[in-house]
Formats: sequence, structure tokens, C-alpha cells
Amino acid sequence: MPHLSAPLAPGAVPFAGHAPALLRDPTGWLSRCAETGHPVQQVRLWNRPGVLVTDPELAHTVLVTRTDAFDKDGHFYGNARTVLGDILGVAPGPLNLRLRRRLQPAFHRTRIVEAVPAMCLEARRLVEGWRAGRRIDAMEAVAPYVHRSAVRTMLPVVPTAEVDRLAAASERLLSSLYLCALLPARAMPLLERRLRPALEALRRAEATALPKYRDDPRAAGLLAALTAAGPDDPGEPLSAAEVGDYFVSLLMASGESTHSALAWLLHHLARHQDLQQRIADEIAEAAPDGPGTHADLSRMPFLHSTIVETLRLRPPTWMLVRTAVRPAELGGHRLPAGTDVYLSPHQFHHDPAAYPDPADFVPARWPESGPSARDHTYLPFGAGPRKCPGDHFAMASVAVVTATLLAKWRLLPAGSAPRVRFRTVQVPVRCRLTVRAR
Ligand code: HEM
Repeated sequence: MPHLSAPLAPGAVPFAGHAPALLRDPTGWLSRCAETGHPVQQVRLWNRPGVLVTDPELAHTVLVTRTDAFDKDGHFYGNARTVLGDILGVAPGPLNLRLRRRLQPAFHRTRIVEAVPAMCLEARRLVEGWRAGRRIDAMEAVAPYVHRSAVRTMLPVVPTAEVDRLAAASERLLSSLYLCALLPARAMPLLERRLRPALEALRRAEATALPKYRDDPRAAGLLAALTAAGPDDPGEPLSAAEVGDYFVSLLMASGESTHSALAWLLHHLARHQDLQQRIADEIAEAAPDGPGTHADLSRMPFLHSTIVETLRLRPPTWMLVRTAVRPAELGGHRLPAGTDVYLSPHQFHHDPAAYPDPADFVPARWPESGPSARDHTYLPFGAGPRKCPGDHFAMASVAVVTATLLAKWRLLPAGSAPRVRFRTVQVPVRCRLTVRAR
């Protein structure tokens, strides 16, 4: 095993290293590591050597300034590439750079503004199905919105009957992706065979949609931007297979994280009736029947702060992982090539020096303009060249459904606090709420 000079993080046991501590109580373990005061600590998950970085400035070095040395590589990303192919979210740096450059027009502000009415339609469809007095589970209740609105905003030319089938395929892939972290590489061809029907359904949808886009260059939808010529290949539109890969990447990257953020937000609002009422008043003033356009959302600054605070307290992507692809130095420690580097947005977001009373839900801690890009302690969307390209899209999607819901319904807690399940994202389990007419 390569030699690592950093001090050992607390909680290691023989053979499995820190894996049991990380599986049993990840956030408790992260706080114990932060309390040691060591900015770089040695971590071992089974036989894989790694380091945990607890200093936000060093995390910035890994994610932003030294991307030549730290890349998405190692066990999880290697396995994910076997299953999904070299798609955007898992591709190594140089290929990712090319894929992202091509994606840029899809996330231009005008595309997000255009996508909001489709989100609003799906949000209304969801909320109209609810009844007063009904008890819901936050994750289950919002799942149809999350998956349908993702398909609809990316590929609006897909027929309505097809949306639910594609949403189910996307849900199926998402619920199995964490197996790439747990299973050995030799199990990946088997996992790939199990998931192939869902993957092919998504790729086929794009192939069917593409000719419709080519017939109508003004067609809406995020992926429509990709069917036009891009800066890399002037005059050379992408093939159906390439656009299909983007569709799969975006559905994979957006689904679970948006789903979890939304469920956590509903949980916090149910437990803070004063904040819920303040948002309901804001909505009543800005868009009494619920939002219909992006302009409506911009008149709801307190709802925005509430989402920002939810992502601080419960960042869906609670751990980011990179691997040293060459020998590197970090915080005065030598890292041999192949060392995994773990950085936890959850841990940074709970640092009392940056966020007083970090366990409290306090949207008012944020200025109306939201967090500053210079703040290296706030990382719900990551940072650097791999930062989430869908951040504004996600903020709009969560705001749309929350505002539509609160325009009509009041949420109350129904039962004890949810348990947290930590996989690639952290989700609330058994988050029970009661719906009452407003
Ligand atoms: C609240 C919702 C969301 C959260 C918290 C979130 C968070 C993140 C984070 C932390 C990363 C960086 C991962 C890393 O550096 O290892 C990421 C990457 C990514 N996200 Fe999001 N995301 C959200 C929604 C979305 C949406 C709606 C889309 C697309 C429509 C999207 C597309 C992507 C893609 C494609 C990547 C991979 C980027 C790359 O590797 O270059 N995300 N997201």
C-alpha cells in the first residue's frame, strides 16, 4: 500500500478501516474527524487508501485549482463508467471538458426561463391529486413531479403517454446506481445487463425525438440546444446516440438530488409553521394561484433563501470524491497516485465558525442575493469545472413545486423526525406529513 504521511482519522478498525464508521453514522464520524483539527486525515475504506479533507480552502484546491492532479477516477467512477459508459457526470476530466462545453447552451438562462411553464404544469398536476387530511411520505409524494418534470423539460416533444414510462426507467437506474460504490468491478457487467433495458428506453426516446427537433429548429426543451451546432464542431450537430447520452447523464444527475432537496424542504417547512406562513404570504402576493412563469419566482426571495438554507443543512450530495491521478501534495502531505480524496459539503456546512448554530434551520441567515461564489464553505452544487451545471435549473424546479403546493395546502408534521439514509445522496426516510387546506 502506498505510504501516506497524514495522521489517521479516528474510528478505524482492523481490515475494514473506516468503512463501518462511515456506514453506521457518517455525519457523527465527520464531526469527530473535524474536531481533531487536522485538515488532511488518512482514511481507509477496506483496502483503498484515501484522505479526508476537512479544510474548505484545501477542498477548493482539489475541486478548482488542481484539477490536473485530482479527477473523477477510482472505484465508484470506474464502475459507473462500465455501467453507463463515458457519459458527462462520470467521464474523466479532458473528455468531460469537451462534453460540458457542448452542453453550455442547454443551461443558458433563456432555456431555464422557457422550462418553468412545463415545471408549473407538472407541479399543478401533482398538487391537484392531493386531498385535505391526507397523510403523505415526502419522498414518495413528490417523486412523480421530479421524474416527469425532468423528462418534460428536457424533451418536451415526447408524447405524454411516454413520459411516465421514461420517468420509471430513470427512477430504476437511479435506485441502483449506488451499487457502483458497494460492489466490486467484476460485478459491473452483471449490473449493466440488469439496467440495460432502462438505459436503452431512455436512449431510444432521444433517437425518436431528434428528427422532430431537426424539423423544427425553434423547438423548446433543454436538449433542443444540443441538436444545433456547438462551439466544438461548427456546423456539425450531435448524433442521436450522443444526445441520448446527454439525456441519460442529466436524468441521472438531476433526479435523486432534486428529489432529496425537495423532500427535506417540505420536512423543514412542516416543522416551522411560522416560516411556512411567511412563504405562503409571499406567494399570495407574487402569484396567488401559484407560479406560472420564471418572473413569478423572482418575486419570492424568502422562498429562495429557504431553499438555500435547506441545501446547507441537508446537502443531497453529502460527500464528493476525487482521486489523485498523479503524485500530488495537499496541505503539506504527499499523496501517491491512486489516493482517493473525500470532501464533505455536509461537514463544511456544519462548521460553527462559518454558520453559527449550524444545526438550526435559519433561512434569514442568508442575504437576499444568496451565498457568494467566493464562499468556499457552501458547496451544495460542488465547485470548479465539475460544478453542477443544473444549479439554476434545480433551484427553479424546487421553487416551482413548493410555491404551487403552498398556494393551496398547509403541511404539518405527522410523526417523529425522519431517519436519514446516506447513499450517493442523503434522503429522509419515513418523512410523514399531513396535508391541510390553506
Ligand atoms: C438540488 C438539486 C441538485 C443538487 C444538490 C446537485 C448537486 C450536484 C453536485 C454536488 C455536483 C458535483 C459532483 C462532484 O463534483 O463530484 C453535481 C454535478 C452534476 N449535476 Fe447536479 N445537482 C442538482 C440538480 C441537478 C440538475 C437539475 C441537473 C440537470 C438538469 C444536474 C446535472 C448535473 C450534472 C450533469 C453533473 C455532473 C457535472 C460534471 O461532472 O461535469 N444537477 N450536481
